Amino acid sequence: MSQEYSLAKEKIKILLLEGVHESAVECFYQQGYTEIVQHSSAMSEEELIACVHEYHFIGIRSRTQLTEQVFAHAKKLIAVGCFCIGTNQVDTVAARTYGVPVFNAPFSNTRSVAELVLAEMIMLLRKVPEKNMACHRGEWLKTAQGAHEARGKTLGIVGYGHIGTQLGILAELLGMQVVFYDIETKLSLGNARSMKTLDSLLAHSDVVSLHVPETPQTQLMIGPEQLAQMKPGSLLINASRGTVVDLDALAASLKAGHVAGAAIDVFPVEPKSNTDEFISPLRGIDQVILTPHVGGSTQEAQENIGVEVAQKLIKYSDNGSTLSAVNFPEVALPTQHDSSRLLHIHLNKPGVLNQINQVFAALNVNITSQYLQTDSELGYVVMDVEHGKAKAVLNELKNVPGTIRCRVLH
Ligand SMILES: NC(=O)c1ccc[n+]([C@@H]2O[C@H](COP(=O)([O-])OP(=O)(O)OC[C@H]3O[C@@H](n4cnc5c(N)ncnc54)[C@H](O)[C@@H]3O)[C@@H](O)[C@H]2O)c1
Ligand SMILES: O=C(O)CC[C@@H](O)C(=O)O
Repeated sequence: MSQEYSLAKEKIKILLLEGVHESAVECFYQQGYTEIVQHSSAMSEEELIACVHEYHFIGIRSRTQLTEQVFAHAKKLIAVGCFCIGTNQVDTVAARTYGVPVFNAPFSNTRSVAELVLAEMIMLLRKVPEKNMACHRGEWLKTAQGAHEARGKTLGIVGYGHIGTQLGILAELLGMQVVFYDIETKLSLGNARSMKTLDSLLAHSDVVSLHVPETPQTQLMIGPEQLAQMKPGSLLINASRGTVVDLDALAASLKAGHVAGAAIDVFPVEPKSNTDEFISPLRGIDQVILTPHVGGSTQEAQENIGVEVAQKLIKYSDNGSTLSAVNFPEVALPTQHDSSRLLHIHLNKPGVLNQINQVFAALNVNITSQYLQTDSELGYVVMDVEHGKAKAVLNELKNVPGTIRCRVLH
């Protein structure tokens, strides 16, 4: 259990890894947060364990693994910001148990991914990757053999969410037929048609593009059997997560000439920094476009993400708002005026709230506003009280059984 009095903003230490965009740093500065440490690459678990006790906020992208061990050493950590969409690199369950909300940017890079995939699809349909490689070797592959227009072809989108839907709209503008498969019922945009099964999508599509999150169900979702279901000469694009495709099976299918080409942006194991070697069974296969997980890496996306996630962290730090946290009960809070705000994170067990209220009754402190949100395991209650009363209440609240963490904001 940890108990904290609000710190002056200039004492709050923020660690930003993986080249989080300067727009985030500007947001923190504008709001009075000045203790910011920036690194251009990820940190290993050992490196984090050695330094994490110093920081109140951590900002990462997709390469930094925040494990249970890291959270166990993060005594001051208030919140985590994933400056990206995916949060699979964070043990979000462990974060909850330490009372740490995790925020991300669910939309800001989706257009960038959709545009890259669209461009790759056209390149693959025209067999540009192998022609490009041939030119680099001094060869001249001027032929229309196997090169096709996008117009009239069928694009199969697996995972019809923010990226999949935008891609579908862009593809229809090129005159493509769009089909999609999703585990949820989704509104079809444009003329897109929903397919009942993944197998039927694979059997119908000239190009298959994957846009699912990393979950136990999407692990190796495209393996030898699924590749065999794809039409001979069809194309596969994966800009979702590296664990979704069996790359050895894909390499075998490409070498056998069944799948004609692929564009892969994400890998089961990715280098930690730009100086580490990239290892993949797809290296050296001419008809494959390989990119280093840059689907969302545009200036526009990174700048927007920097602002979006920094603002979420600042809001949580300044007023306790957890709106859009991925692992925490969500509370949208107004700014407190002429009062102190107590934040109490606890196990959602019978009697805890009653005991919290008894603390106020025993100390004769009036709660001017109270906000509560719970899920099956966690409770988050925010209470505004008169200035000068918060410290005494905080000292008692920490003793309420089931308390994970409490904090006061002035
Ligand atoms: N390459 C990059 O740089 C990059 C950038 C952004 C996002 N991503 C990845 O792309 C993924 C998709 O992003 P998004 O913004 O479209 O997410 P989203 O949550 O909006 O959409 C994902 C869709 O997949 C569906 N889905 C989940 N499990 C499924 C399954 N087993 N079968 C079929 N459909 C399933 C969901 O119902 C949802 O509609 C992210 O989770 C992230 O991992 C990669
Ligand atoms: O920028 C990154 O490192 C990750 C991009 C992407 O995979 C995401 O999850 O948003």
